[in-house]
Amino acid sequence: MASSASPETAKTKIITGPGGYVLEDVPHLSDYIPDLPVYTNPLQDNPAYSVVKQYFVHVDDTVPQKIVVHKDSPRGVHFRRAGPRQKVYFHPDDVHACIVTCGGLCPGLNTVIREIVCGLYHMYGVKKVLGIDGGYRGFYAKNTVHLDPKVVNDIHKRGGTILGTSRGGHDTAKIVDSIQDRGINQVYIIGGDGTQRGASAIFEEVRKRGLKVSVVGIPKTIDNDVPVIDKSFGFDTAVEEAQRAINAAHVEAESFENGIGLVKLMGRYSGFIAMYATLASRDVDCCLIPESPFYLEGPGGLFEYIESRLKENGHMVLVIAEGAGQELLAESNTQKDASGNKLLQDVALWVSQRIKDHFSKERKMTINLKYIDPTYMIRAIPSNASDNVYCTLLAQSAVHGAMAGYTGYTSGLVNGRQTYIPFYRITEKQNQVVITDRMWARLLSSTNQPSFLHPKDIIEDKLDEEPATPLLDNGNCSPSCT
Ligand SMILES: Nc1ncnc2c1ncn2[C@@H]1O[C@H](COP(=O)(O)OP(=O)(O)O)[C@@H](O)[C@H]1O
Ligand SMILES: O=P(O)(O)OC[C@H]1O[C@](O)(COP(=O)(O)O)[C@@H](O)[C@@H]1O
Ligand SMILES: [Mg+2]
Repeated sequence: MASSASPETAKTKIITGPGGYVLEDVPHLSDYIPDLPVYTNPLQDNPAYSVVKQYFVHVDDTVPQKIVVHKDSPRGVHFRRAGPRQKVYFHPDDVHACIVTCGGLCPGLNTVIREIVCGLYHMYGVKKVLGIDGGYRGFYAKNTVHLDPKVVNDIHKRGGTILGTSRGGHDTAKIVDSIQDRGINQVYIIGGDGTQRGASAIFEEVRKRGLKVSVVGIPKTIDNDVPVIDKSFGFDTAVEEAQRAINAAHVEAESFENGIGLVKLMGRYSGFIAMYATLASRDVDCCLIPESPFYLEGPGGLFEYIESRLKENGHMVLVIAEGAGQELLAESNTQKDASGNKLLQDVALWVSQRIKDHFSKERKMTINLKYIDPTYMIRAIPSNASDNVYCTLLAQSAVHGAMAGYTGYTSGLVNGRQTYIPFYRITEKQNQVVITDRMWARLLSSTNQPSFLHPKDIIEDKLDEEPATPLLDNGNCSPSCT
């Protein structure tokens, strides 16, 4: 299995072409293992696929990262298009794959597991697939489970992950020892930014040891904070499920004098769920997210706005992403979870208390505030129909890439096309709502809430910073753009 290892770490693979074309390519097993045998893709003889004209992806197919361009714009960054290749670098009988899920839960995890297993089995005839129990530490501290299409047949109807998950426990050397000892040669790692960092470390170690092992990431984040990709699986499901909590908050608020319904939604550093749930609902009067600092008292503050809404409308609905306004809370919390993520304080509970105190003590007004926290209920449901299809495409793309010998990549949707993205692009930053983009402006105009910003701040922001996310205007819009 091992061959001579190249000493240096994997460098970025940049290929340039005319007109400012740049391909940020992904590593391939043949980059560091010479003379690998190549096989004909078994899909060629598969009755389901062989009728599809041009089923195989052309070796030169790439997908642009930026699709809004001007006449003279350079062609810009591209990613390798995902999909089946005519030639594969693994004989199906030799494949020993494993799947691991890490980090927090997200709707769709079981669908991704199911489709990796079924993709390997039905498309390539791969029979040996292991499930790693309980996240990264499962590689060296827990049991494994055998996976085949029968075992995973109806798991997509269940929330959570049948493999279990965990935070912390990433020990690169022990994980790669376990991969080597078990003779695993395809590793499918489903998880968020932390997980993809771990996957990148595993890939580097595998490469250093010269192992013929494809290391593949599938991005999972309910917060939609993984960059580059259009959106993450489970995000649509989460936004949809959040409507139920917002509806409940609205019903409660409407039914009482000066009723305030307050809903907390997930979003540690990125407020996408809160923003999209607000935009979808039309019942929300104010949405608070981590990217947009707010304040409670004085002109332009939250209390003033709440009072005006209650006077005007008799009730109001507030949505708060859990990472919003953390800087306002009295004791700063320095505690971290096992993965090193900052533990958050319950901002929604704190805001609820402050609202109650303000109106009863200072304004002598009777209000009826109902605080709803549906966060884990949202995260634990199975994925909806469109996320199920999305998970299937992601999983199949991951499988095709590994079979074709690619490694060190995350499978992801870019401008509506499945691509292979090098790990460093996924881990270098987090996707956040850009509050100077048009999507946030749409939200402000639909809720009519204060921006909590002075016009001076906004202008300076606009001059200083390019929007962190692309501005797409053609209906091909992602949750991260306007
Ligand atoms: N920088 C890192 N290097 C290696 N492993 C990491 C790193 N950050 C996180 N991990 C591992 O990835 C797994 C999941 O990370 P976590 O941050 O909890 O969730 P998520 O992947 O959803 O962001 C954990 O097992 C953690 O130990
Ligand atoms: O309570 P846990 O399991 O640590 O998870 C809670 C956190 O995980 C998150 O869902 C983020 O996880 P992902 O973006 O990786 O899915 C946060 O919104 C939330 O704070
Ligand atoms: Mg994370």
